[in-house]
Amino acid sequence: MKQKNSKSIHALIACGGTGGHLFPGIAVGEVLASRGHDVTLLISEKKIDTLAASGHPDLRFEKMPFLAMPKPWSPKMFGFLKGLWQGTKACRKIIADHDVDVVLGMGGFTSFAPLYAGRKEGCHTLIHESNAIPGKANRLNARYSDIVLCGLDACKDHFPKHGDVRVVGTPVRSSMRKQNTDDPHAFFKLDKDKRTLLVMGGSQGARGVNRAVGMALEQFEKMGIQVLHIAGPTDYEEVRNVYAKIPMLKQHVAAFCHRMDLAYRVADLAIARSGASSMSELAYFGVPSLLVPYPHAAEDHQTRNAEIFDKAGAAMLMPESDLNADTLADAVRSVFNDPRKAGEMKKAAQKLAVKNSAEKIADLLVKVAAS
Ligand SMILES: CC(=O)N[C@H]1[C@@H](OP(=O)(O)OP(=O)(O)OC[C@H]2O[C@@H](n3ccc(=O)[nH]c3=O)[C@H](O)[C@@H]2O)O[C@H](CO)[C@@H](O)[C@@H]1O
Repeated sequence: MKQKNSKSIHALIACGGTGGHLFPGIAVGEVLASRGHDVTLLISEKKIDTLAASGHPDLRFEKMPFLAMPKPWSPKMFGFLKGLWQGTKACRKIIADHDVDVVLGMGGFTSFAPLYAGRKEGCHTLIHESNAIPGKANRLNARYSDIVLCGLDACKDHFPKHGDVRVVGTPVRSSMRKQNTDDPHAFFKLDKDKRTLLVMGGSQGARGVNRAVGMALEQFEKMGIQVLHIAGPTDYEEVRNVYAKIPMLKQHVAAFCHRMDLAYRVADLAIARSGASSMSELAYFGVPSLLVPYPHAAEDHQTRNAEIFDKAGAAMLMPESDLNADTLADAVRSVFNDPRKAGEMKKAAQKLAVKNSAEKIADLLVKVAAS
């Protein structure tokens, strides 16, 4: 194992493939870089990775092909194994070039090669799992990790054979946590006197949520509320056209939002998927939510995530199969027409926040690198 004498560490954070891995990885990278440590963020060639990286020009990113595990006997398995082998070779070079001491994998098979290469090169290795139950990739990645970090308490029992499992929360980017005087209503050109419903479908948008919200717009207009809708790049045009049919409804539709801090600050209620990073941010900003789990998520982990917020009173859980104009409008009305309920949900959300998760992880990386 590498031993460190100087105070500055070199960390490799593998966080490619999806916003739920990228943004918490970036959050840890921001803290380490601000303290003068050397950080390389390993991302994939997917569009969302490039988009996420473009918001952080001050950080160093390296790209590797995205890897998803095919079915066991699929002919694609050969390409997958070849990708792992090539990825491991490329990671060993990155580790040697930047004299990396510690590798942190944020999840997915894209983290496997960096962790494996890290082990081979004598680095300390850690993974972070943000969901209530780990995916297949992180169950495997855990075998090559000295420490397993979990975002949620519910997750820790899913690594029974691992000797060092710690609950640290899921990091929120410090760029989002920074105090600023920017006016969120002015930023989104929304009305200060109206209450705001935020609609978001994770890092790439959610078709099921976009379409159901589209059907409820007339009822939202009658409630006198306004909507900030982050539709995702694929559905953006379709969603804009639906809003154009309800011209009296005050709205702002975006394909992607680089100022999620302002989106959460303007929101009185959010309709969202229950991806782990979205939820940690909803908690951080104390936004009551209606969570609609992605029905095809591996092992239904989004439902398990949402159940935690639902049980704590921070959110209402609504399966996508129950979504229609009336159920959606009723749920939204139940919060907007009841300030006490809204206040209680807000408080419950804030209670679930782990405010210094990025700092905790950064401290731990520095500590293990020095050990
Ligand atoms: C379909 C699926 O399997 N999704 C998974 C994926 O979700 P996904 O990639 O959608 O990630 P999350 O919902 O966890 O987080 C979305 C992130 O994107 C950011 N954001 C989003 C929209 C935008 O316009 N701008 C922006 O910055 C949010 O602020 C947040 O940081 O990874 C998560 C973490 O493993 C899992 O919990 C989710 O189940």
